[in-house]
Amino acid sequence: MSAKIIDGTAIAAKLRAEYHLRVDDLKARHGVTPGLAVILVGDSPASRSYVRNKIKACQQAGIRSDLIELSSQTPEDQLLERIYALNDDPGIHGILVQLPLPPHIRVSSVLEAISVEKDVDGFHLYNMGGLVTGNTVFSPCTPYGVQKILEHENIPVEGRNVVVVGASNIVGKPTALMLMQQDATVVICHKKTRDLGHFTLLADILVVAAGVPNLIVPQIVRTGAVVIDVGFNRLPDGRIVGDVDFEGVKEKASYITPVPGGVGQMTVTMLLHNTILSAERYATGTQRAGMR
Ligand SMILES: Nc1nc(=O)c2c([nH]1)NC[C@@H]1CN(c3ccc(C(=O)N[C@@H](CCC(=O)O)C(=O)O)cc3)C=[N+]21
Ligand SMILES: [Mg+2]
Repeated sequence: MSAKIIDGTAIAAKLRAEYHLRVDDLKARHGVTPGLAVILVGDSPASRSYVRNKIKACQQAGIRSDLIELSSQTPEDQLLERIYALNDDPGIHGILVQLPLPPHIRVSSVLEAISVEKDVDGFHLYNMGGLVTGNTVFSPCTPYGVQKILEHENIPVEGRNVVVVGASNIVGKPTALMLMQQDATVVICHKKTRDLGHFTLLADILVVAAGVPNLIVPQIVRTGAVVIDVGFNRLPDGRIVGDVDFEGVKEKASYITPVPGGVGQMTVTMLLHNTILSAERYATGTQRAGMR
């Protein structure tokens, strides 16, 4: 059997065309242009490249984007002041602080400073907590993108075995919670999991976000499984690969996402979605008042 290779770029393009129409509609009916502020602290080449992708995607969708570049020495309180100013800026509907941050800045104080109404990354504690009960203000972009891929391919989730490999706050844990909310049976594996294959072989849907190239080999994938590769690793030769042995696993899976061209494209697309949704709430006065 050879898997269907899921074209994340094509799914993203289809969604982005829909989102562009929503932007045009907002402009025409409410005179509101969605605005995203992206804060980049320091100048790591990887972060710079991700941020460039996001800003380019905004431009293509008709979304205003402001890039705020701060030195890696910026004190935490100065970063917080910038966030408070953006919280109060009516032209900005989404605020994203690119991670990772320099070690002297506490990630938790930064993420919690962002107004929940503008937390388009979905990383604020309120939104993280909302995942537990299924009522976020914004869903985190990568897990949301995984959900959209499954939806687009008509892959059912209810009652199926989902194994998530990787327990990060930004991918593994939220993905597990979102799919559990849809009545999947969910297992989360991580660095300390003994005998990974024991669990992954149970998976109808295997979501991998561990950051380890070739972690998932065909021997530990169930025949016919759906394999979603969230890994994004740059090899010494510059090539970008996921966490899955793509060539091997595609002969055993029923569906597989490539890297690049899979989940990464959807991450950016869901960021556009959340920013537009925020602007729509602003334009129609349906934000949740007084939350921070
Ligand atoms: N606050 C915050 N929010 C994030 O969402 C966030 C972050 N920090 N820090 C870093 C990670 C990584 N990330 C990616 C975004 C786009 C691609 C992407 O566009 N990938 C494309 C293109 C890859 C390429 O450049 O060739 C693809 O996979 O096809 C990948 C990874 C968002 N992140
Ligand atoms: Mg346009």
